[in-house]
Amino acid sequence: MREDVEALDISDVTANWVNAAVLQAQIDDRIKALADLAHTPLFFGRLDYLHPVGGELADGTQRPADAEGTKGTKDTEGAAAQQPLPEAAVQPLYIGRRHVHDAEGDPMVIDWRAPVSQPFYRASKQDPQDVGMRRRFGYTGGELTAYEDEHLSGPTGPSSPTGPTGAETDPAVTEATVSKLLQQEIERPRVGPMRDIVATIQPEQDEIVRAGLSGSVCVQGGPGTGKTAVGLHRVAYLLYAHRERLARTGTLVIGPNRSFLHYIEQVLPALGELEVQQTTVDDLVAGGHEVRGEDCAATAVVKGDARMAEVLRRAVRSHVTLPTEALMVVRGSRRWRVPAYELTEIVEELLARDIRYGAAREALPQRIAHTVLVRMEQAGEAPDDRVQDAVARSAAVKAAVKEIWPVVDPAKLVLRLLSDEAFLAEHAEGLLTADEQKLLLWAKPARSVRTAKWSAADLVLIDEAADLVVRTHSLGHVVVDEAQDLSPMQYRAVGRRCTTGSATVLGDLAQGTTPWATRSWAEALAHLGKPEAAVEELTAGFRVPREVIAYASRLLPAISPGLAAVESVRETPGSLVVREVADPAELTAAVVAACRASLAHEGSIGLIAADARVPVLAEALTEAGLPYLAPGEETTADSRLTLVPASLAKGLEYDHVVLDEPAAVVDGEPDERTGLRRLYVCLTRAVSGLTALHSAPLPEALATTGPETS
Ligand SMILES: Nc1ncnc2c1ncn2[C@@H]1O[C@H](COP(=O)(O)OP(=O)(O)OP(=O)(O)O)[C@@H](O)[C@H]1O
Repeated sequence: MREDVEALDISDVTANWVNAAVLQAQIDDRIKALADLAHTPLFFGRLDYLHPVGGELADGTQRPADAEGTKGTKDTEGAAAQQPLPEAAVQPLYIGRRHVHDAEGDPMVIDWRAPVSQPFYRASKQDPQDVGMRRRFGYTGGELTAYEDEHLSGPTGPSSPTGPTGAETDPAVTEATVSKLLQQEIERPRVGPMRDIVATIQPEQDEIVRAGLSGSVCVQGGPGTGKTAVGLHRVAYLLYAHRERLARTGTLVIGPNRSFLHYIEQVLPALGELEVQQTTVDDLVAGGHEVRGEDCAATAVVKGDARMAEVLRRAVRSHVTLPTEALMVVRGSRRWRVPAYELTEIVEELLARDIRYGAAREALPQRIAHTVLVRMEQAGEAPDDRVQDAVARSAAVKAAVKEIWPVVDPAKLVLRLLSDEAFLAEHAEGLLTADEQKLLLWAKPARSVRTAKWSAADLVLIDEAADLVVRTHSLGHVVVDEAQDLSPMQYRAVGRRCTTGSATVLGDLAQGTTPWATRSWAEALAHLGKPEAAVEELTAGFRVPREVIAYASRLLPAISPGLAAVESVRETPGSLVVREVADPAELTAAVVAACRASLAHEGSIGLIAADARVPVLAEALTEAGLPYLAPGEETTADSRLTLVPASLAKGLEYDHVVLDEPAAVVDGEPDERTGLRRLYVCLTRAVSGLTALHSAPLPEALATTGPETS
């Protein structure tokens, strides 16, 4: 395929050099997209259908036009059943990251996102979806080293196509236990950024990945259930199924901070999707302002409260002044008078309509001009559109509009609300208490928008105000990860970016660590403007071994009562060590020793500690000659240890985690529940092993020794 593209001669088909350059650029992109990746095999699965599949579905180039609502399996089944071809024509289908065809153009590998690939992820013995056998291939560094077969249905019993390293899995066993290849894939040592999971997406994950574009989805899932992975694969799927629409409207992935984005940023490019924007909520609303100030928790809570939207709405609309004087327009020798009551009618009609402040302001001159025109016609004149335009642009009308409906600068408006006690009181009346208003007011009012010390929450307010003036542009699809930490006003800001599109909201209520953390998804979705979104739950845990997640889950009753514990799919005996260091003076040395011991294993090591402990540990690691990275810096084979402040651990993972002094992690937060939630996050970052070291007493739920501790 690459050679074909490289051999293209465009000299005869391009009319001019611009066309030639554009075409050549497209060809270069295509060649790049077809490059060999040493460690990325062309296929990872095989499906043996019982009946031939329709050609247009099977070639993997056909997009599922009706992908809306493909949460069932009917489409694929139907397609397969509709196209009965002779038995002899049944060919195994190979499933891979991209479509590959041979010299004749016949498909060799089917894109994992094609409808015909869906049974690779969903078919089971109970619901074989016309598949006789499913084969999963295992690779080590790009070399095919294993395969696993499942016989799902069909006339033949289990055959034994064993290769030198092939593993014929007993189908009965496969149904009940986790595939060995899945286990190996998860435990494959981590270096570098997050990887894709195309080869091993699980059925309940696939349902979310392939849910239709028109509906919004919210996923509640405990640590390591694959929310981030699912969200990213969903974007890749949607881009495949609705490429043209989304190319026009755009897609966006929102993550909690830049180090997290850096960790996930390679997943979509690895799936061939290079055009997806990735950002944080803070950057999304920055609008050219810089965050240079910080709010205390109480102030940030008020600023993030949805009632602020109404305060801002009132404040913006308060700029409209009902006219008290008549308007006089002079045209040639004649003067036309529009009385105040008629102007008032126009203004009230615009206020009553559901349009943005700015749009109404633009409409006002034409409305006034129209009234003048009617007057002219009544007087026997025959004015045309040009006259109306001229009146609308006349100095008198301009002056009136400036008076009645002045320009509102969103940042100046927020600046005034936060500085001018009377102005705030006027618009917060009945919405915010006097104490809440006091919390909003700056101790030292800013002089100008440029010099103001804006906080992150302030910029969200400015973004809301800006949307009241001019409608925010909506994208086709937005994925928001770690959503549980968003304030209502932040949900609104995200919702504005997908008013005409849809959203995928990913989060875990138990991991909410902001003072305004989400209490219920229904509430959050209402703020987002997608109250109809379906809430799905993921409960199977892939990252954290059973012992470790069971230990961490002891915190659940205190941090998120009613939430079910994650069921880990992996048993890793000995994965949890909780050790007391009796002498606090020796804790740091013990932690450094534990890091050194962990480095004896393959893969990434994360030393997670309360933010306040980070400087001491950094110094100790340096003294011990152990180089370390900061979160967001890429691990390599030579540099595998990352020192992670607890506040940045969310969403990240390491093969081995050393957790320093859990009590300090809890104490680092303003209240105990948030502290325990932060600790829950830190306890659930390990893929293969967690070593927790403490001198201070452990939180009560973790203190009693259970079967998990040693
Ligand atoms: N089906 C799967 N096959 C292989 N690996 C998987 C699968 N699902 C999830 N994983 C792996 O499990 C780990 C956790 O996934 P992910 O980070 O998406 O979870 P999460 O739910 O976002 O966790 P958190 O709540 O901690 O942010 C990742 O290494 C991911 O690649």
